[in-house]
Amino acid sequence: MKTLKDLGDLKGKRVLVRADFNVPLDGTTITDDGRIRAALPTIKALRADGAKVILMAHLGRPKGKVVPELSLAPVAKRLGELLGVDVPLAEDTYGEDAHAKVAAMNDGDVVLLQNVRFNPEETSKDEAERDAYAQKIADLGDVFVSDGFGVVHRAQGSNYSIAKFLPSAAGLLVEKEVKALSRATENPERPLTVVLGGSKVSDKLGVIENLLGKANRLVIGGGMVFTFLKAKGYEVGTSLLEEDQLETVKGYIETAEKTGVELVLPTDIVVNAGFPAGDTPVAPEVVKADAIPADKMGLDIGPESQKLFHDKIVDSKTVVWNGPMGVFEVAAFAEGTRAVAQGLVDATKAGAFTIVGGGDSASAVRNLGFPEDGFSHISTGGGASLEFLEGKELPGLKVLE
Ligand SMILES: Nc1ncnc2c1ncn2[C@@H]1O[C@H](COP(=O)(O)OP(=O)(O)OP(=O)(O)O)[C@@H](O)[C@H]1O
Ligand SMILES: O=C(O)[C@H](O)COP(=O)(O)O
Repeated sequence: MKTLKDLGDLKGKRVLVRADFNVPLDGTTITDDGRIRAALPTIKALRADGAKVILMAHLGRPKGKVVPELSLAPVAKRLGELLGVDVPLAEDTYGEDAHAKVAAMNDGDVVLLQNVRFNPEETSKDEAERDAYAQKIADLGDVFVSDGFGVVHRAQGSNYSIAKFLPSAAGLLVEKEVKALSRATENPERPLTVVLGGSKVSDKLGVIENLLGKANRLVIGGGMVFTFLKAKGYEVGTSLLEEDQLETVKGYIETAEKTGVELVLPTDIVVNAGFPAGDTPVAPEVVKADAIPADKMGLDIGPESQKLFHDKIVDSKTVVWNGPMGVFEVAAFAEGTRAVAQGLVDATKAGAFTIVGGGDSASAVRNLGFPEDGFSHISTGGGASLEFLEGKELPGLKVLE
């Protein structure tokens, strides 16, 4: 994979950088700026080389329309605060204003182009249409740097097609992510423990399939665990359940037994009358995992399981974690996620290599007050880190070879 040093002297060059600034917003307030901070090393390195840094990014899924709530204005403001310089936001991606702002740049300046997904061609499935659009963006720059790890699993205009029209290389974040995630997929130090949670089995199936052949231990929590408990014949009440995945999951349980992969499921569950939204009362109670009342919903792993999961994680040399253990957004159901995060921190202290993957998991770690350096690596990729762990070829990386 080509990297920044392969691009030669960048002084005075117009460098188009694709970043992933797809940050969670509450109105115009950024609730987690982790992805913006993760892009700083590349931006600072390019500025130090005297390059003109022209940033491209998406925010949400505006489906090719200009959606004011998804303007990158809050990102430009936050980026300016973090860099200590003004970061002008172009009104468009490749139009008059983009050209005017780029033309006005001096060496070391930074400009952010407006949300690439305001353009329908960005996500077009028609390669010719996407290429014509990518060429228009490429006209703004001399070289392309791909640093949005969170979108490398997408073959879209600003992170994939553009590499056909300019000398291209990976930025420092993409380099760091590939190096860290490869440590978990290529000859990892063992025991390798994979912890999966979050809200949908189907999102994580590829990972389970691929890692079952690699992991020594698979620890399952979150909303997806109830499909596993049901597959074992337990009742799960009104908990999240993907009936159509039951047979697949039964297959995984058998494969794990046959291949000697330790499958760790919770033995107790925190239940509630319903999902904690609106006027649903939050009245948590702990029940055995094989005795969930028919009218209750499981929303976190229980205290016995928190200790079990923590101890299994600490007894590992490599740990990959994707997906919260419970509805961590509500304090009453955050303890499972906290216990797993603590397990990774303790494993890191004991010398293990630990990775937190997934947008929600990374936000949970930060929102629950864990220091980022308590983990070996916090990935900025959600789906992208999952697909990397699945062993899939990622289009945004392939174009950099
Ligand atoms: N038992 C549960 N019941 C319902 N929802 C749950 C449960 N446990 C966790 N969740 C929800 O799962 C969501 C996160 O699931 P998701 O799979 O998106 O996580 P993630 O893998 O970290 O995200 P991504 O990989 O997409 O960045 C959280 O919003 C959380 O509230
Ligand atoms: O949030 C993410 O996972 C990345 O920014 C990719 O976003 P997308 O799923 O809308 O392509």
